[in-house]
Amino acid sequence: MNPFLLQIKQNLIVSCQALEDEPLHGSGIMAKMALAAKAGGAKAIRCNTVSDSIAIKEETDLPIIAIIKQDYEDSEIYITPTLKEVKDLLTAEPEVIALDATRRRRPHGEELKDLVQYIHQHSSTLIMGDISNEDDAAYALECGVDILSTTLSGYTDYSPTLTGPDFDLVETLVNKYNTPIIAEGRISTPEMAKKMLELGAWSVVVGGAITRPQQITKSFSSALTVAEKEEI
Ligand SMILES: CC(=O)N[C@H](C=O)[C@@H](O)[C@H](O)[C@H](O)COP(=O)(O)O
Repeated sequence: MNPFLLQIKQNLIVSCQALEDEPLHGSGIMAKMALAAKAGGAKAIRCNTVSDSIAIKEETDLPIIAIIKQDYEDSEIYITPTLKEVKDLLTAEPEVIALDATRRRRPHGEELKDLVQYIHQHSSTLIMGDISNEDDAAYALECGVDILSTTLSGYTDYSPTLTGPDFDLVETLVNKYNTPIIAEGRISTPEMAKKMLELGAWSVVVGGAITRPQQITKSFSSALTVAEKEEI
């Protein structure tokens, strides 16, 4: 079996991302965040940008799933949208590149299958297709991705809006395909992560619930505000 897939099997992947408008933005900070995740038992790190990828690899020696979030005017797709981001990411030699694998139109009319082909021809990097529903998954596999992740469930206008993770999608995909299915998106408790593995997920990606302190703080402050209002 591929060594990366073996390493993450039934284990935790932590997403360490802080965009420019987030308080913890910066490759040095993300590298330390990833080191903390490693100390806590993470077996791989999902990260954004070439500089964060390089810093995290150096600091942790963990395998990485790299993306570049980039907006384009002519497309809704922002996770590794075009060949430009793919080529940039390959310079960091990530174990995996994740990209939006929905059927939506890519910038400049680029095609998912061409990006997949380019990565497979030029590297041994695996490809994680970020999908939002069952139909996206079928398309991503047709285009040749190696791994599926439920990253985009709730973030396309045709997938369900849920407050928690999309357990149903993980269960459906696990029962339908032999491809490793990664559970990702709004997994905010250890119990939810464990349930994903019980449903057959290959591994679980947790992001904000571990690495976005502003999001964690808000869950506490909101709970206190509600309690205060109930008392008055
Ligand atoms: C939808 C989207 O853009 N997701 C991004 C994908 O890389 C990240 O912002 C998420 O943090 C990551 O998917 C993990 O999810 P959560 O932070 O909910 O555990």
